[in-house]
Amino acid sequence: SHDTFQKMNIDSPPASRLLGHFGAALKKGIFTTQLEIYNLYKDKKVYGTYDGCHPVLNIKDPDMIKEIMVKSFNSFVNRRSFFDLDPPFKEMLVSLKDDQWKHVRKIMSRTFTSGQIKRMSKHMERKSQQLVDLLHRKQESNDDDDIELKNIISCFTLDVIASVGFGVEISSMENPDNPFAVHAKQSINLSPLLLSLAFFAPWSLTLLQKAGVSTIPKATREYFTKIIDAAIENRKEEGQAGKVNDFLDLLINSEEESGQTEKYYLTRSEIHGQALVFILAGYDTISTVLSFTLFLLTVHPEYCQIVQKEMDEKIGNESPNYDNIQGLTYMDMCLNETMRLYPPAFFIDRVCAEDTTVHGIQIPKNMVVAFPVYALHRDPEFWTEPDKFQPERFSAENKDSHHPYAYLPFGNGPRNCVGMRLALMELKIALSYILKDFTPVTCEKTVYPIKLKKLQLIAEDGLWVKLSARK
Ligand code: HEM
Repeated sequence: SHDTFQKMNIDSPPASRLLGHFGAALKKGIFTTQLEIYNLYKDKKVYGTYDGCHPVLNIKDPDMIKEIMVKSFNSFVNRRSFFDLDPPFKEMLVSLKDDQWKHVRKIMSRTFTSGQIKRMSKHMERKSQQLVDLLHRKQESNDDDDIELKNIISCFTLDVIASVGFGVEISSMENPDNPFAVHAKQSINLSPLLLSLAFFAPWSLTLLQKAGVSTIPKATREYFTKIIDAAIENRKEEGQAGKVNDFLDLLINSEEESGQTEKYYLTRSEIHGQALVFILAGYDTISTVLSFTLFLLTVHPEYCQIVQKEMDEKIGNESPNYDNIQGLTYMDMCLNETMRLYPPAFFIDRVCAEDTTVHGIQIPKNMVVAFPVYALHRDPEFWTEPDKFQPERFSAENKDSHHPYAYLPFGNGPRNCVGMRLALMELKIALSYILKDFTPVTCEKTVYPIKLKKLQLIAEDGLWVKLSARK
C-alpha cells in the first residue's frame, strides 16, 4: 500500500497501485519523470516516491544530503540491493555491505593512489594510441567517415578494461565478437524482465534464484573467473606478478596467503569480484562521459577550440601522458559540465540502518533514501540556465558558486566512487589523444539537442559526428 509517506507527513505524488511511480518512468522516461516529480516540490527538503510498492525517500536539500552521506554515514553505509547476486559478482565493492565493505574498501583505496594510477596510465596511453591509429586507418580506407561516438568509444573502453583489469589484449573495434566483449556486455545488460521483477515483485526473484535462475548467466561468471585465475597463475609462473602495473597486479599483491592473519588481504573470490567492478562500475560510465563530452564539443566548436588551444600550449608535440594532462584545466571544466548534464549515475541511494533523525525528519530503519542526481544537476536554484552546456561554471572563479552537494557525479562521503581519479585520468588521456589528431565536426546524421532514451542514458538518435584530421 502507498500510505508510508502520508503517515510520515511527507509529500508524495499520486502513485499507480501496481507500479508506483515506475509506471510514469516507463511511459515518459526515467529522466523526465525524475525532473517532473522533483519540480513539484520546489520549497521542500524531501519528497516520497514508490518503486512498485517500495517507499523511497528522495532528498533535495544539499545540506541534508551532506548530513546523510558524511556526518551520519554510519547509519547509511549500504546501498539498496535489487538482486542477490551470485559470486563473484556478489563480492564487488559496489554491492558489499557493512564490515566486508569496510575491509575491501580499505584495500581498494590503496590500489587507487596517485602512484598506482600513474603506473596504470601507461596502459591507457597505449590503448588511446591504438584508438587514434584505428581512426586514421578508418578514415583512409572509407568514404563514409561518419562515426557514432558511443559505439566506437565503448569498444575502446572495453579494450582498456580487458587490459588493465584482466591482463587480456583485445581489439573490440576490429573484432566485436571476441568472448571478452560478449561476456562483458552480457553482465551489464540485465534483462528488462529481471529489472521489472526486482521493482515490482522482489520476492519472485528470491524464488527464481532458489530454483537456480541467475541474474548473470553462469557461463559469463565462469568465463571471468577462469580468465582471472589463468592470468594470475601465468604471471606467477613467469615471475611477472607485480611487474605488469595493471589493476590485476595490484589485486594479486593483496591476495591472502594461506595462514596469513593480516586484515589487509583479499581472498581469491574477493579478487574476482573487484576485477569485475571495472566492468560493472567503470565500463558504461566512462564510455558515456567520453562520448557525450566529444559530442558536446562537436556541437559547441567554440569550446572545442579552447580545449585544443590549451592542449597545444601545454602538451605541444609531446604525446599526452599522466604528467602533461594535469595542466588541462579547461578540459576538466568540459568534463565536469558534461557530467552535470549527463551524470551516468543519475540516481544514488543508501539504506537507513537504524531509526535516524536528519534535519528534523525521522527516517525509519530499512527505509531507502535517494539523491535524485539528474534533477539536482538541473535545478535552477543551483544552476543558472541549467539546460545549457557552459563549462565556465566550473572555472576557478565560478566553481564555488554552486553548493558542493548539488553536484554529485561521483557521489560523496566514505562511499563515493573509489575509481574517480582513475576515471578522470582515463577520460583526459583518451580525450587528449583524440583531440590532438582530430577535430570533431557535425555531419548530416548529427541530432542536437540530445533526446535521451526512456530508461538509459543513451542518445536516442546516436551521437553522430565526423572527425576532421588536424594538420
Ligand atoms: C566517469 C566515470 C565514473 C562515474 C561517473 C562513476 C560514478 C560513480 C558513482 C556516482 C558512484 C556511487 C557513489 C556514491 O554512492 O556516493 C560510484 C561508485 C563506485 N565506482 Fe564509480 N564511476 C565512474 C568510474 C569508475 C571506475 C573506472 C571504477 C573502477 C575501476 C569505478 C568504481 C566504483 C566502485 C567500486 C564504486 C562503489 C564504491 C563503494 O561502494 O565503496 N567507478 N561510481
